[in-house]
This record gives sequence, C-alpha cells and structure tokens, in this order.
Amino acid sequence: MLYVKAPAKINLTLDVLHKRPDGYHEVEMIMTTVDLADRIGLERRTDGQIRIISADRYVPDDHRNLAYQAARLLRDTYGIKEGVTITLEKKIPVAAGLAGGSSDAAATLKGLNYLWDLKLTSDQLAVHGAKIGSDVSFCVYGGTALATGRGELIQELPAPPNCWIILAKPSIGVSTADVYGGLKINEVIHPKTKDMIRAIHEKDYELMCEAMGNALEAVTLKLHPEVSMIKEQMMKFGADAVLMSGSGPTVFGIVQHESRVNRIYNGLRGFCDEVYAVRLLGERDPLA
Ligand SMILES: C[C@](O)(CO)[C@H](O)COP(=O)(O)OP(=O)(O)OC[C@H]1O[C@@H](n2ccc(N)nc2=O)[C@H](O)[C@@H]1O
Ligand SMILES: Nc1ncnc2c1ncn2[C@@H]1O[C@H](COP(=O)(O)OP(=O)(O)OP(=O)(O)O)[C@@H](O)[C@H]1O
Repeated sequence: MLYVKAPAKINLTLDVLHKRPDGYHEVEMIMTTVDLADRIGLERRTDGQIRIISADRYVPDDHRNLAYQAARLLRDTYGIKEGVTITLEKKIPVAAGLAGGSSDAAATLKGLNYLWDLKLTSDQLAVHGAKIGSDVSFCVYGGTALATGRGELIQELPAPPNCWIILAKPSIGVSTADVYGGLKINEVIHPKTKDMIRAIHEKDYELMCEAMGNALEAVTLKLHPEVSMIKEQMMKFGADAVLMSGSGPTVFGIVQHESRVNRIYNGLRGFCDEVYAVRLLGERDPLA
C-alpha cells in the first residue's frame, strides 16, 4: 500500500474578475496549504478496476469521487491495464471550502504517477488535474501560489509569514456552484491581491492581516448568517484577522502568538463541531 498525504488549502485572497464564456469565472486568488490532511492509500489491482473505500458517508465511493476521476483519467490516458483500490482516510471537512476532494484527486495523481511509473512532471500532473477541477492544479503543487484563469494557472509564491490558523466549520455544506452562481460581478469588493503578494514576499504579518479578502464571502454570508457569527466570535476570542475560505462555510482566523491559539480554539468549540488549530505548510513539498 502506498500512502499519500492530501493537505487542505485556505484562500488568503479570492478575487472574481468576470464571468467567462465557458461558464466559469476568471479568478485571482492566493492559496496556501495547511497541515490538516486526508490520507490516501493506493493498492494495485490486477482486474483493471478502480475501487474507492471511504468510511465518510458524505463522500461518494463511485465515479463521482474526485480521487476516482483522477485514477480513471491516468488509466485511460496512458492505457494502464492495472486498476487500483483507493482508501480515503478523511480528516478534511467535506464541502467546506478547503478543497478536500480536490486535494484527494491531486494526491491520487501523484501517487499513481509513482505506482504506475508514469514519470510525469508536476506541471504535467497539474494539467491533468485541471480536467478534474479548478482547485486540483494548485493541490498538485501545494505550498503557496497565485492562481488565475479559473484557478488552474499557478504561479509559485514564497511561504507566508509564520502564524497559527484556527479553522471553524459550521455544520452546513456549501455548494461552490451555488455560491459562484449567486455572485453579482458589479458588486464585488475586490481584495488587495497585490498587497498580499507584497506581504508574503516581505514576510509582513500586519500587511497580510490587512490584505485578506474573499469576493465570495458576500454570497455565502447572505445564504448562511451563522458564518458571520463565527467570524465575529473568532475576532472576539483574539484572532488578528478572520476570513472565509473558498466558497465556505469554513472560517479561518490567523494569530501569531501560540498562547492565544487555545483560547480561540476553545471559544469556537462552543459554536462549531469541527474546529482545528493548524500550521501553514508554506513551501512546496520538495519531494512533490
Ligand atoms: C472556490 C474555490 O474553491 C476557491 O479555491 C474554487 O474557485 C472552486 O474550485 P473547485 O471546487 O475545484 O471548482 P470546480 O469543481 O472546478 O467547479 C465547481 C463549480 O464552481 C463554479 N466555478 C468554479 C471555479 C471558477 N473559477 N468559476 C466558477 O464559476 C462553476 O459553477 C463550477 O461548475
Ligand atoms: N474525495 C472527496 N472528498 C470529499 N468530497 C468529495 C470527494 N470526491 C467527491 N466529493 C464530493 O465533492 C463535494 C465537495 O467536496 P469538497 O470537500 O471537495 O468541497 P470543498 O472543500 O468546498 O472544495 P473546494 O474548496 O474545492 O470548493 C462533496 O459534497 C462530495 O460529495
């Protein structure tokens, strides 16, 4: 059995520029991976079948699973006769805005590249990833990056200033398509992407706090007012800055002093079942 980690991502900025002819939206977003991860187990099969094993009832165990789609894409593209059993140990909350499924797909691409000895580069895997979902290309590389296009064009960035991240996910699932569908482009408050890039290059934590912004928040907060309440509580318990990740509903707070982490974590546990205190992974995995 080959095991591969599938880390979650958060969006430090998420800007939506306009709607594209293909129905997607042109985005400009800065994403970074955190040390909350699913674990993917890959085992070769001689029958050519792709099988998913997952204990999480919210995760499909058939062709709808993004890890399944990743395996099928490589098997069919490269004429692989073998199959694979994919065991998903889910730790990332589902439909949370943390790219759980996208990261599982990216981990499956990387693991099968090794298992089936395909010798593909990260860039080639990222191109395949883009066919599975808009966040998968970023998840193939990991680390920190500026994503543009529909999210599949990746420009690597250095690690952001070091800090703790507290993630709080209310017990609701959010459909990414519904959130993008609910966006009024002419009302978008554009985040300060350039300031965030400067904050990352200069390791300027205060500027990073100021520059955080997510154009999709306005839609999700209207659909789910409890997300606003979690943002307020996160600030009240001492976070330096707070933002919703992706299309939500997960809210993340950032804090530099470890002493405050427990107070925020314990404070949010009163409101959310799924609360995590995690670190930024920052740089790309050199073995990726
Ligand atoms: C919200 C984010 O997670 C932020 O990282 C991503 O932009 C969405 O990434 P994702 O979940 O991988 O998105 P996909 O699975 O490719 O698309 C799901 C749906 O979201 C909408 N979508 C997604 C990405 C994008 N740039 N524009 C869109 O309008 C489309 O309706 C699409 O059918
Ligand atoms: N491996 C997977 N893990 C979790 N969900 C999956 C997976 N494969 C397919 N799905 C489906 O995808 C939906 C979205 O799940 P996911 O956890 O990827 O959302 P997300 O974190 O909001 O993703 P993103 O941030 O990319 O929008 C789930 O409701 C689930 O039905």
